[in-house]
Amino acid sequence: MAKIDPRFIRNFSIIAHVDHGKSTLADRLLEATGTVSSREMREQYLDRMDLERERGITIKAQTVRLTYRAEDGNTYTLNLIDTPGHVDFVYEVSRSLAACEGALLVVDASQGVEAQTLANVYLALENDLEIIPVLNKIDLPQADPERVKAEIEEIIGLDASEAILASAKEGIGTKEILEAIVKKIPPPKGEPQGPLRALIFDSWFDPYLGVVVLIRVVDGRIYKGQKIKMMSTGKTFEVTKVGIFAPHPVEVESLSMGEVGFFAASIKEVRDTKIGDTVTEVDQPAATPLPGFREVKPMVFCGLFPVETAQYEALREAMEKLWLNDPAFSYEPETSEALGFGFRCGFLGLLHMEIVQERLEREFGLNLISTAPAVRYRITLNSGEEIYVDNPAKFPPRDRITQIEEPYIRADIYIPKEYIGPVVKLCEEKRGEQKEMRYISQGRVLLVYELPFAEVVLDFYDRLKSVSRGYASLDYEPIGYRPSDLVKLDIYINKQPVDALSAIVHRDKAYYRGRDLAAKLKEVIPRQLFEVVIQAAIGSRVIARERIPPLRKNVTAKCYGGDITRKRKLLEKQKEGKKRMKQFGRVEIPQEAFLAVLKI
Ligand SMILES: Nc1nc2c(ncn2[C@@H]2O[C@H](COP(=O)(O)OP(=O)(O)OP(=O)(O)O)[C@@H](O)[C@H]2O)c(=O)[nH]1
Repeated sequence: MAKIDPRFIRNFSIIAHVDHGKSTLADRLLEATGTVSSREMREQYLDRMDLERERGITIKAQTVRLTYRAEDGNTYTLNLIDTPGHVDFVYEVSRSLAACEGALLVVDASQGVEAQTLANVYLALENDLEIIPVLNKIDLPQADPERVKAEIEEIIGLDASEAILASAKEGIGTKEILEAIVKKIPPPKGEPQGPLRALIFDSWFDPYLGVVVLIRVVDGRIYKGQKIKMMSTGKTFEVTKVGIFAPHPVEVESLSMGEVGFFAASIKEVRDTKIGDTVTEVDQPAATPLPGFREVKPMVFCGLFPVETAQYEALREAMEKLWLNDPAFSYEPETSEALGFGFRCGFLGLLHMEIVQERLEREFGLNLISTAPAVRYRITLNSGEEIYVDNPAKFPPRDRITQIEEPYIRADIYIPKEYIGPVVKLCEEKRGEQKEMRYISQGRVLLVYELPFAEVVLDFYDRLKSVSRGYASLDYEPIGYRPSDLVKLDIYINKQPVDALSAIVHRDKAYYRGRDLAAKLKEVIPRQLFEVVIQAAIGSRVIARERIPPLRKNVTAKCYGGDITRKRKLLEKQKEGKKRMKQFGRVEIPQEAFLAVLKI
């Protein structure tokens, strides 16, 4: 393949809120440039994983090379770099954008600018990208391009007078978009002769190639046989394959300054290819890495336990496999008196947590219980030592603690103005502090809150959606630690602490939460032959108490006669249930009880 003149390369991505039409537009661009024929066109080519397809969201970035003959007579190489579409993956998005010179900002002309759009636009602006506004879905009768243009100018401060009117569904505006990419987005700049510097913006495991790494070559050249080094770890590898996606993988001789593509280098673990890291050459290493690299750290934690103890080993193996291939995921063994042997796991956010759990259950056939999601607290001990604790069961005793701090986030919330009341109330309930309330065109409002992340992790998003009838959009970013009046809430059943139910809560909420937990437990624990006392306590102070009176009668004695198969079925069901009972002290707590309680 002939070497590509960087003047004719354009690297871009598409920024859009969920459902505004990113995938559909990408499909049109692929079609219009003949990258895939209409027949070959799988709907929404870019979403790779099954999970993504099912949930209709993009998790992993994907990239594809398009070849476009422009009106100026030149043939351009356009690299479309897809970005993940969820707030859990902000860092991944920022690195994908760092690989581009421009972005299409796709806004649904019948909806308007949403929180997620805005967050990604800011990331793009931070990366100095040229932004081309595209108003999509103009085929819809309720499309209002003038209002949305005004919104883009007002909220984002971007000139939208030349915004392209498009319908990805009907293929309107596709040509204009391709021309704008060529004319407005600058070609890549870099040192073609310099030592190799390539930015890693995604990687995944391929059973044939080992780890496949997506890169943007910033300086120099990468080729087969070259010895390369990861600048963050110093690990070295030999490149075995270099290629591009068009959209199927095609091997090329090398990738030069400005190009986007992939390489493989017999790398066994995705962990060795950190997103945002710089790849350089062993023989002629670059002096400094590319800016912006950061180690991804888990933000949300929970315990994962096998429902059947026999599955512990299988779970351990599954975790190990996932860990190798998901650098953002962390795990360590944990023993709970209530739930037995399991793992304390860390995730980027709630969606990431759900995805990992789903994969463990689906791909590895495991049946799991998870404890309530929690955040990582910073604790200053009396000795002056600072420790981080993400497991309530591991909290040091109160009298050893000088200060507890919890992570905070800044949340941007977009809502139609009729929902201000309930949303403000929700934010206050969640200990939020209002920073800004701004009216935007057409009766929409931007609310900016600073909130404790622990509250957001619990059920904020679901509640926000429900109080706004699905109209709210949310985006957030971490803003560091702040001191809080937090206490550890313990649950005792017949004087035995139930570690899996311990929680760190704000003092003002401890009472309500303790009361709710105790009441819920009373509901779900079956009556026993003896009295069961449930207590919620802060330290040694009991703040809520419930009692389950003992059983007097043998209820099964009443069962006689009837169809034998039905009876057997019942017995089978009972056996199944028994197996899942967690013996606790002398009290049997069914698994369902844990699940029910963990849900509040
Ligand atoms: N009427 C109309 N519908 C469109 C248009 N473009 C996309 N859609 C529809 O809008 C929905 C969302 O489109 P997608 O392309 O999946 O949106 P997306 O932004 O990729 O969504 P995520 O992958 O979830 O981020 C689909 O049902 C599309 O068929 C358009 O121009 N007009």
